Amino acid sequence: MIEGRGLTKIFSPTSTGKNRITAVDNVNIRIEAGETLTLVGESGCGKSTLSRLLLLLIPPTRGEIFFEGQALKGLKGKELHSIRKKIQIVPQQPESSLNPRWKIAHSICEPFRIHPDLLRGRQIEEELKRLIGLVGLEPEQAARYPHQLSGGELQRAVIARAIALEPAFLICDEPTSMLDVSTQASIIHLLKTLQQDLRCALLFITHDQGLAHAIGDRTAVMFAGQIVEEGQGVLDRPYHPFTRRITSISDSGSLHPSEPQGKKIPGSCVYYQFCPKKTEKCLYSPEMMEYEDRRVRCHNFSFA
Ligand SMILES: Nc1ncnc2c1ncn2[C@@H]1O[C@H](COP(=O)(O)OP(=O)(O)OP(=O)(O)O)[C@@H](O)[C@H]1O
Repeated sequence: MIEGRGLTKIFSPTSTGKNRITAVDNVNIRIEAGETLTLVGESGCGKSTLSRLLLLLIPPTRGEIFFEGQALKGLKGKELHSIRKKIQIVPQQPESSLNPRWKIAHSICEPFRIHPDLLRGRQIEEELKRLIGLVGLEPEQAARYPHQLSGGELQRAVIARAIALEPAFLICDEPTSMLDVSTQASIIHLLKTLQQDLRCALLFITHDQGLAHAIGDRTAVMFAGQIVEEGQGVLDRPYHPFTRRITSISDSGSLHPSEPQGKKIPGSCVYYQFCPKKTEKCLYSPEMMEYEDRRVRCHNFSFA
């Protein structure tokens, strides 16, 4: 459905090209229709940059994106516009993605104004009613401004807008982290129901390992721009030392330093400075290794 191969994004904040930041580093990612991939990782590891690449908002420095088997490199104009409408996002902070001067209904209908060839006049009104009902909002709530709704209601409005064009790929970037526990549960339930109806591929970014485990068919763990481990049951049976650290499964009692040890060595494994099990081999960045449904980027992991 959607696939990124060798995706790399390097930011050069200064015009001299100094202090370059490799936010996403040679990532391979694939999500099938109807499947949920959860993406976990510490703040700053590159999750949002990866999602912006997959949303086609920023171009990769290297690598390619394929959508429904089609390479997107070099696509422009109408072709790109028609693929963009099939890829939507539910962001972490709904209020920042809604125009405060627009009524909720106007925001929900925004995709129909961007893609005017799809529906007109009365059809849009009918579709608005349907979308409002689908996400569990009341019609009078849709007639209000964003500041007149709760966080959960705003998130429902943003979800309605995101599904208006029946996306084939939906990215949810920590969509419930600002909500209370019971609202979180109802929004997650809504997203999963809608995903089943639409049969869309879902990339769900979260810091919450319990949630990642509960809703993901597979989980990908990111560290320093790389996916270091991916597969089913990753958080239950972790193999990579970083995944073991975040799931608090110790490596034979060995401690991971919380601060990097020594200087970063160019070309080494991204986890080198933190890894209690590093060996000489780790001075060279490992390839992703595959075993059954698991992919692990580590020279020293064992399936024990
Ligand atoms: N436009 C940009 N210019 C320069 N550096 C950037 C830019 N966007 C992101 N970065 C850097 O890239 C790295 C990855 O950032 P990103 O926002 O993708 O991380 P994240 O995992 O989504 O973090 P969080 O969970 O806190 O949102 C960070 O070091 C960040 O400072």
